[in-house]
Amino acid sequence: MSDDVLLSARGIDRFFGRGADRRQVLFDVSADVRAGECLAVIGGSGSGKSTLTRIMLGLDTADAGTVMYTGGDIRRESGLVFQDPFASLDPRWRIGRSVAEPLRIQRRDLSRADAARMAADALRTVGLDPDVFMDRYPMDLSGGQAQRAAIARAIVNGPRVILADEPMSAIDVAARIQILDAFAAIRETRREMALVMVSHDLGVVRHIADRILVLHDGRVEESGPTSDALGSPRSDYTRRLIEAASL
Ligand SMILES: Nc1ncnc2c1ncn2[C@@H]1O[C@H](COP(=O)(O)OP(=O)(O)OP(=O)(O)O)[C@@H](O)[C@H]1O
Repeated sequence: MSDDVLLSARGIDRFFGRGADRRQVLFDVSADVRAGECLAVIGGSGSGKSTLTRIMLGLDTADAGTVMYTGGDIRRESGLVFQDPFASLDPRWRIGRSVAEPLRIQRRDLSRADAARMAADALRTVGLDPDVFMDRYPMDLSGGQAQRAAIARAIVNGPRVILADEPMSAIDVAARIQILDAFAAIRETRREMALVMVSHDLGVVRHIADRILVLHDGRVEESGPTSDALGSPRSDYTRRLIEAASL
């Protein structure tokens, strides 16, 4: 692996189902994630984006190929952000407790006050005033605020990589800019942290990603710097995705 590569997948195959239903969903897929960069994984529905990124983050296993990570246990050193923010926030808990929860589990050395301070810092980073939001319940938050709280929870422990799987698709359009701003602020304050983002939204991808991996029916169709992949795509499939996005 080259020096700054944090996470590297090589030759990944993945099958689902058994017997006659057995189906291959990833075919010899390779991808690198470097420290501090945002890699966007794009492609049509069912192209294998979630499966690939879950395998890369140690949440699923490949049937062939290897994933190399330069740190320790990636599951302890990564944060996850999903489409539905309310799924990562316990409705019975105040936001401060949900955001601090990963610390309670993984950093037992921390005092309650230190954990609360770190949760407040994480909320501030994503643009939520801790004095206002720490004591609220998820039901008292808008979708955009809840997603930012979920992002705060994902970064509270200082992960080396974050996986955000369609983090904006359940958020109304007006609030999406706040999510983008939150990711931009995180990248500004935590420069070594890598972000892997699965997205349908090429506008978002153009804005945030340094590099792009295009999947089509489980195969890598194109990969490279965002400006190249979206500016002068090599593959017809990528060109069609871009055309469809600009309709
Ligand atoms: N646990 C599973 N069991 C069986 N099939 C699965 C499973 N998970 C995913 N698949 C199948 O694998 C293929 C790839 O799914 P995946 O969720 O990775 O695609 P995706 O590109 O993220 O799609 P979308 O954009 O719709 O979320 C799909 O055909 C899906 O139905």
